Amino acid sequence: MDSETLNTLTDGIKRHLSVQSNGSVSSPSSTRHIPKEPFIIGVAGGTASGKTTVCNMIISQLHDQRVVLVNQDSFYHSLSGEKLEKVHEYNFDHPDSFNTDLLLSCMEELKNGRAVSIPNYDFKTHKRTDHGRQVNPSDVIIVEGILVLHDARVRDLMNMRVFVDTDSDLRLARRIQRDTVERGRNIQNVLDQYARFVKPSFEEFILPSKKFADIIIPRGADNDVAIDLIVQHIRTKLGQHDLCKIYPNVFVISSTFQIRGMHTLIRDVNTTKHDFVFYADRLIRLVVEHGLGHLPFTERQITTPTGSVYPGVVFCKRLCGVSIIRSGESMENALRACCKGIKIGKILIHGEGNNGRQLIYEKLPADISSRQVLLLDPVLASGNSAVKAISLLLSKGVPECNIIFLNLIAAPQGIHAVCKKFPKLKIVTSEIDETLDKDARVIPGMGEFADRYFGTDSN
Ligand SMILES: Nc1nc2c(ncn2[C@@H]2O[C@H](COP(=O)(O)OP(=O)(O)OP(=O)(O)O)[C@@H](O)[C@H]2O)c(=O)[nH]1
Ligand SMILES: O=P(O)(O)OC[C@H]1O[C@H](OP(=O)(O)OP(=O)(O)O)[C@H](O)[C@@H]1O
Ligand SMILES: O=c1cc[nH]c(=O)[nH]1
Repeated sequence: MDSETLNTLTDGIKRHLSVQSNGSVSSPSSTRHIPKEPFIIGVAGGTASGKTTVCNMIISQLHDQRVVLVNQDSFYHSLSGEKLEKVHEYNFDHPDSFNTDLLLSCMEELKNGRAVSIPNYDFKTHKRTDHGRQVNPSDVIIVEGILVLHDARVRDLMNMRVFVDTDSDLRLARRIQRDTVERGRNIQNVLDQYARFVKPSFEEFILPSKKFADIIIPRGADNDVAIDLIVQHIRTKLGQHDLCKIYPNVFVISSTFQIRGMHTLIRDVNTTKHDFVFYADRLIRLVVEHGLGHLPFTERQITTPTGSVYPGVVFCKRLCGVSIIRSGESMENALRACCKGIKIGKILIHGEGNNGRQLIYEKLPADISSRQVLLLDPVLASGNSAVKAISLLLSKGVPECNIIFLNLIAAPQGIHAVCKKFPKLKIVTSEIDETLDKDARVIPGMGEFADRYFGTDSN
């Protein structure tokens, strides 16, 4: 191996090894993921079609910080000299009025994971202001503007192209309202500009770019259904790995064909109870072993029979399990098999779908507050049961950072619910699924886990 390859490998290994605050070392390399390129969405449409509102709805539904918005307006050329003096003669709706090269270079930087400064454009002075807006790289970049689908170079950057298609009378009415109120213009100028430049350029450049759109949204921001579909599609595309990026405490065990094969069996509606139990047990054992890997440990050197020194570690001592009845009980054997004599408490929670959850029964080790807790439940759906169980553990004095939630299949909704409320605990799961259905069942999921595992289903 040459030294360059060795250095690259060593750097890679270092990046994936993190030193924890207690001085111990953990290696989450098998559960973390290398950042991917961002998902770029272009949103075009005529003036005042509601592009900004559509983008804001997408951003809020995608849960904020991972999404950045880049407005094409920020890239207008600054006007000076004769152009500024004769501003009423200037066509702001022509592709040449934008500095598209600058837009492209900013997009390229963001795409490569580097922060950029995006200019600010003042619609009153027709100039870019000195100080730009710092935009950090993100998982989703939305680039919005009248002509973002016009230039092939900008279009080619996009993973999804959206055209907001709003009736032109409505757009004109909004434009008059906006330009007179927000941009300090008089109505006659607005109408003149519209007739002379805005409408002809819409017909020449903007409307023809509609054919490049993957999705056309009639009625703009009033079209909740279209926006929901867009958000759903982005979520699917972002997939599970991105959830690990938003929530650094979510760990998905690294997938192998063995693991995919076991998932295929337990998810198959035709799998017999016997096979379901066999393969669910195998997967559970893997999740438990991975989960234990997140416990703190201390270093200990030992001597081997060859007289050599082995720099080892000692397992964490004060542990306990807590299973959520019934499904969680299926994970107890694997935990006992790995941790001899471990104490296991139980919690029974009642409630269905997205309605609330009620604590029915709990029996936990008396000294649980001084233990590391492995919470067991193979299914994380809406997250309601997990939130209830974790809240109980916290009320018993268990520090949030001492809880590791072990799980087979998690829905993104459950991960959001748990991680937003409890950012310090860890979730270890074997797969993250697409979504939930209206009955809060995980999709594609594996059906009712406990019924299949304990044989209480109708088959
Ligand atoms: N008069 C004037 N018009 C400008 C100037 N800069 C941009 N425009 C106009 O601003 C429009 C671009 O912004 P819009 O797409 O309408 O704005 P938006 O807020 O993104 O629109 P929606 O979000 O779709 O409602 C173009 O139609 C230009 O005519 C300027 O300096 N002076
Ligand atoms: O994230 P949630 O939407 O709360 O759903 C997940 C819960 O649902 C399942 O239990 P269920 O209530 O079906 O009980 P069971 O284990 O007795 O089948 C599962 O084991 C979780 O405890
Ligand atoms: O899909 C689901 C959701 C909750 N509980 C299950 O067992 N399966």
